[in-house]
Amino acid sequence: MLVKHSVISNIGRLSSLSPSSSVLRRQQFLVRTLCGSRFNPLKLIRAMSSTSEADAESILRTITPSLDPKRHKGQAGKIAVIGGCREYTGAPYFAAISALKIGADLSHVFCTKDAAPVIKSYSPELIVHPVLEESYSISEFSEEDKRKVQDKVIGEVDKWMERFDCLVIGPGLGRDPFLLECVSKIMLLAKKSIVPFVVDGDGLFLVTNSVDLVKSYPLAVLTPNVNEYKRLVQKVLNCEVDEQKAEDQLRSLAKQIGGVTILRKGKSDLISNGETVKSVSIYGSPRRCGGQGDILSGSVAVFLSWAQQLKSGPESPSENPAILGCIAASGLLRKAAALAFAKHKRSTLTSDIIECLGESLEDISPAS
Ligand SMILES: NC(=O)C1=CN([C@@H]2O[C@H](COP(=O)(O)OP(=O)(O)OC[C@H]3O[C@@H](n4cnc5c(N)ncnc54)[C@H](OP(=O)(O)O)[C@@H]3O)[C@@H](O)[C@H]2O)[C@@H](O)CC1
Ligand SMILES: Nc1ncnc2c1ncn2[C@@H]1O[C@H](COP(=O)(O)OP(=O)(O)OP(=O)(O)O)[C@@H](O)[C@H]1O
Ligand SMILES: [Mg+2]
Repeated sequence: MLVKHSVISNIGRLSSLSPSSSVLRRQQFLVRTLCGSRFNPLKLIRAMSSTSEADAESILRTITPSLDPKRHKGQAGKIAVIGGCREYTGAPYFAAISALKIGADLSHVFCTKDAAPVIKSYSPELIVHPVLEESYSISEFSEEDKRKVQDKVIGEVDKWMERFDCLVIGPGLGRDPFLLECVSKIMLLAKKSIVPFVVDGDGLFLVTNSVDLVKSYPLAVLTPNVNEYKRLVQKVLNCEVDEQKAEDQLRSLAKQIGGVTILRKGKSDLISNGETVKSVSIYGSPRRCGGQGDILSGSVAVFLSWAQQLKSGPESPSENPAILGCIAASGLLRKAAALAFAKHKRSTLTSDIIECLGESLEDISPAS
């Protein structure tokens, strides 16, 4: 309750600064997420009710916006991925390009200077900011100069923050301590601007070691894989993963982190915000090539933004947009993986699944 008060008073403080329309939209959304809403469209209730298996296709149809010629560039979503370092350039690319392939208008990547030209070379569609620094590039710097570098990094991201509908923090980020310290400050900035964020990959390593970074922020979504989930459970619940009580344990974990939304990836994806638990078990693919989690994190960002837009409109769904975003993303990824596998069998790669995202969404929610 205390936290809700502090978030709401933070909203009040931000309102007095004449915020932009996107910030206002997020404020309305946050208030509704915390306080509930009045309007419940029947179809969404049906899709969410009774059994714990969610009707992902129905949710996808409900939250995917129509292609209205009156809408301008940006209205279908502006996503930013914070990730990409010397070792990993594929992961941030997969997350960012998936967001575009689903239908977002703009996709940014904030990565290290070394990773930027590589990621740019994968695709001219992405807006790539070479702003993050790792320890090795500043090893000779004094403490004061290191602080200046950190301030510069934060400033570069802050310039853009209010424009983003959602961040994806962590794909291919690496675990460099200096870089992770900057990223924790970026999370604080996002919370101040009430921008939702999805935490994945090495972002989860950071959050597991500093749970307060996301605790009680209702716009945080965590997307752990098997290992990442195990580490979170051990740290937060102080016990081991118990498959016999998978749903209860996930609910407890989300509750313990103050009602953040957690998408636990696996044979079935399990989703909870500490209250409800939903599963998505649509048949996907038997291929377990790396990068599928990155598609998922980019997709959650887009669908969460769309569910959030719906939330601030007249047909506001009763369900939390973060939960809807997770269900939609999981369902679409699984459909796309099944389609890609039908075409490519053993040689199915993450890029093949990305190529099937559009066709899979079209099957469920035709563009016209
Ligand atoms: N192309 C790129 O740039 C990509 C970059 N990526 C980026 O890499 C970073 C680290 O992320 P991560 O996922 O590799 O680290 P983590 O979760 O610690 O797994 C490491 C090891 O755990 C094991 N393991 C995995 N699943 C298991 C299971 N079900 N059950 C049991 N064991 C299991 C398995 O170990 P092994 O079998 O080799 O012993 C696996 O190799 C992060 O930034 C991420 O975004 C990726 O997104 C991929 C594409
Ligand atoms: N055993 C499984 N059977 C079927 N689908 C699975 C299985 N494990 C994961 N998936 C699907 O693959 C998606 C990605 O999950 P995965 O566990 O591979 O993430 P990840 O390890 O973070 O991937 P990445 O390699 O991108 O880091 C999940 O959303 C889920 O739908
Ligand atoms: Mg991953």
